[in-house]
Amino acid sequence: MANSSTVMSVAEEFEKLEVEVESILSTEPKGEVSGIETMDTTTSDPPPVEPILTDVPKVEKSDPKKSILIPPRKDDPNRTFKRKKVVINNPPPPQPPTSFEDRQVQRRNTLHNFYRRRRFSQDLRMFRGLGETFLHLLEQGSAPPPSRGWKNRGRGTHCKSAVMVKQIITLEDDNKVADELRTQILNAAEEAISSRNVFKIGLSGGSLIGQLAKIFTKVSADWSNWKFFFCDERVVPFDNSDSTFGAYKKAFAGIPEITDEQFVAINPDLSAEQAAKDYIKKLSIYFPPNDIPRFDLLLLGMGPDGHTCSLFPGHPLLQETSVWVAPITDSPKPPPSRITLTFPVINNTRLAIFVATGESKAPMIKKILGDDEPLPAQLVQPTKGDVIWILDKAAASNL
Ligand SMILES: O=C(O)[C@H](O)[C@@H](O)[C@H](O)[C@H](O)COP(=O)(O)O
Repeated sequence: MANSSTVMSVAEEFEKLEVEVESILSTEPKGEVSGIETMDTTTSDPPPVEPILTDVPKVEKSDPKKSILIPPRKDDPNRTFKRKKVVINNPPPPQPPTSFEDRQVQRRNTLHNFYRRRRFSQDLRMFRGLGETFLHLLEQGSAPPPSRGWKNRGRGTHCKSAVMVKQIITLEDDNKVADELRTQILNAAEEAISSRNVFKIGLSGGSLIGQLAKIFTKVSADWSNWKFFFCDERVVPFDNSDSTFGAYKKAFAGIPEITDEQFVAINPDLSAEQAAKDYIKKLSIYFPPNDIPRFDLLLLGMGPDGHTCSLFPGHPLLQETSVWVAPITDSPKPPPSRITLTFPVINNTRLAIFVATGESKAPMIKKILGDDEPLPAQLVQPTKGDVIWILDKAAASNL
């Protein structure tokens, strides 16, 4: 363990080093040495040592007195110093970059230098902190309370950035959309199962059902850790063609490993109000009841009017925040009686993926992704998660 005088000298060293670096960083050499004319001025007695080259202050061309001392060469019998006149031709002021590429290069260099300097001075501060800590350890026998800097260096809890990432992926056709959707789903599943042993995924109805059937029948996965919920559901019997669960049961018939028990379905014999309350109870089995359910993935569709789940433009349900699941009995999209997740739950998901394909979606995609119109699908902005839009070229044609 170093003694206090050594550590003191270390801290002083850091002080000096930091001052020096700051001075260098703040005074970039104005001119660049662009031409050295040498003149042999051999003298016997060594003249006062001049500053080294990079410190040479700006010298006007007409002032030949300024020069630098060149130490004697080893093979020089007289071992004499030579003096070199250094002419700094101040380069012409840099011309503003003309082309876009030049501007880009200049911007990149400026940024590079900025970060290089900042990183260097940050590291210096950190080393200085180390010196002070050693001092503290020696004098007090204990480390100083963690300063803000220390805390930010990994001692504190690094919360994930609260900034939602929105990604728009446009693909050639339905097959490419299916490939991308499969990749995204399997990535989310792998992360969820490896971290939490279960993958909680919310399903929507509509064209998504056929897309998932196409994907899942070609995927070999350990489905036992997958739990399927519904982002919304029609309150009709499961054998009714409008039932989303009924449609998934048919679509997944070819995947025997996916069993009915893996689905958390509604009770279709209840009214919409009762079915919504009942679904909340069912969610409480899989999510802690005192917190908003946090899905690993919500697979969402977008209707031609910009609705998603069973949340329709201008409907009071858009403002519903007191329940996880709400009933709707006047759905503009038939059938009228449904239940739906509400925005507090939707926007608490780790990841939301929209799949929108076909020309009919293009005008609405433009409004939502191009113009940010506050339509239901645009309001899906996970507070601690991301949203990905997977589109085919037709749906993205107005962007
Ligand atoms: O009706 C449902 O059950 C939905 O969940 C609904 O929100 C659907 O996802 C959109 O209407 C898009 O449906 P399409 O993809 O079929 O256009």
